[in-house]
Amino acid sequence: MAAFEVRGGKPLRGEITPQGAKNEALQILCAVLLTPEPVTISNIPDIRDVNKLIELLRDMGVKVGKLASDTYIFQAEDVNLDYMDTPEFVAQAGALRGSVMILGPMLGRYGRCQLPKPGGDKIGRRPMDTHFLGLEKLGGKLTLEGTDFYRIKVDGKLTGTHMLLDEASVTGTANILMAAVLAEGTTTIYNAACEPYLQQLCRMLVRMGANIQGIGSNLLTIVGVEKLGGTEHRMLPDMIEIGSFIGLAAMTGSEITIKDCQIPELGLIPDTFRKLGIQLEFRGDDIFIPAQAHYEIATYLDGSILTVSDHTWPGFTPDLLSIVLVVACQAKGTVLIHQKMFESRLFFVDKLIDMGAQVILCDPHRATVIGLDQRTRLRGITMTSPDIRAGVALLIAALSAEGKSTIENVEQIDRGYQNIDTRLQALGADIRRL
Ligand SMILES: CC(=O)N[C@H]1[C@@H](OP(=O)(O)OP(=O)(O)OC[C@H]2O[C@@H](n3ccc(=O)[nH]c3=O)[C@H](O)[C@@H]2O)O[C@H](CO)[C@@H](O)[C@@H]1O
Ligand SMILES: C=C(OP(=O)(O)O)C(=O)O
Repeated sequence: MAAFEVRGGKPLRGEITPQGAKNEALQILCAVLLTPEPVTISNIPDIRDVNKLIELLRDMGVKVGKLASDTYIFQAEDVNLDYMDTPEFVAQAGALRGSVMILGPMLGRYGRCQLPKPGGDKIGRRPMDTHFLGLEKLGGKLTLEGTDFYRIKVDGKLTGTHMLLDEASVTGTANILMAAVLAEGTTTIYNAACEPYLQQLCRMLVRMGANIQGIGSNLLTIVGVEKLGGTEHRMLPDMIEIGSFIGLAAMTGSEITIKDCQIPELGLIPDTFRKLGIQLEFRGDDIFIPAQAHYEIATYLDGSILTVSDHTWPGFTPDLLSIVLVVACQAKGTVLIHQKMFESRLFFVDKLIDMGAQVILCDPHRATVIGLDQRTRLRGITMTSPDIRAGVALLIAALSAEGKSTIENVEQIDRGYQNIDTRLQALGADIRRL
């Protein structure tokens, strides 16, 4: 297991460009299974989860060509359905969350798919029910092997219908959408997730010949088509990386410019960091964060303590709450962090407490942070990264702390952050991969 050794307390300075978005990439890559024609995708991040998904597609028979460091061409002309019966497939698909999104395209185009319980962060229950309820409504017949292996197939073609999702699941909506584009007739998906990555997927599918109305809303109307064609697609910058860099700048008192952010796509992210007292300036499409010795958490108008909580899009993304929490540790003031979606994502605060942060874990979903206002610095310690975002939160804490920290299990961070150690070194960080 790899580790980072970090000597903290050095202010950083410079420019950093966000990678292409991990969670968009996982959807878009699965969509190449919908057509026998070539699909070119650019701004693909070079990260573990994405590379594993590309490998899985290749092993399923998709032709994969690398055109540039971040650009690939895919052609799913000859997909080997029997590969899904191999132990290699089970191991690969079970190693990441994104593999779940082969279900919709495979069911839509080939009439069957099977999958082990997908991997991804261990951050609480991650039910798959919404995916299967939707696919079953389109005519898919699900068989379960135990609770960890799913098979779904359809006799003949999928048939469009109206459905009201029980949850606005992100990967669930992507799956049902990718099945519905090739179904017979009209599908309406109400309570659909609508985050920018899903909008990107919809736009890509439209370019491939799909008929989708309501893009960006929670009501998608899809009129199925016979077949889809090839296209070109460019990934958005990763908004979770952008948020992580804003947090990094604030916590380490650094002046950082984040380049090419596609600011209109960031939703509530900039304003949520502003509520912590962090100054952000939009310079064209860049975000400039000045060095700030102190930042003060806002209260509500009546003076009561602020809550920052997650919500489905266009609410604040759950993937940035761990970053908000760590940044609050050095703010002036108090904030309640309420992680509504996942019940095991806040346990990493134990490590922050060991470093000297003032945090009370109220219950698995809520933590109160009483900021230190830079009166005392956090202390470097040895810790393990439990999940991707907690890992980066701990890395930010370590870069702000006094002394040496060691962060183990950085494979978790590598799942979603491209060459994070070398990119931070370029900003002046003292970080070494062991
Ligand atoms: C590969 C990928 O894209 N992963 C993202 C995707 O995961 P993923 O698609 O797996 O997450 P879902 O949107 O399905 O659900 C996330 C969690 O929130 C709960 N839930 C969801 C919707 C809702 O209206 N109410 C509710 O309580 C679910 O039960 C689940 O526990 O979306 C999550 C929520 O933005 C992100 O954290 C993950 O990074
Ligand atoms: C939870 C996340 O990823 P995954 O769904 O791949 O586990 C994340 O990106 O924060």
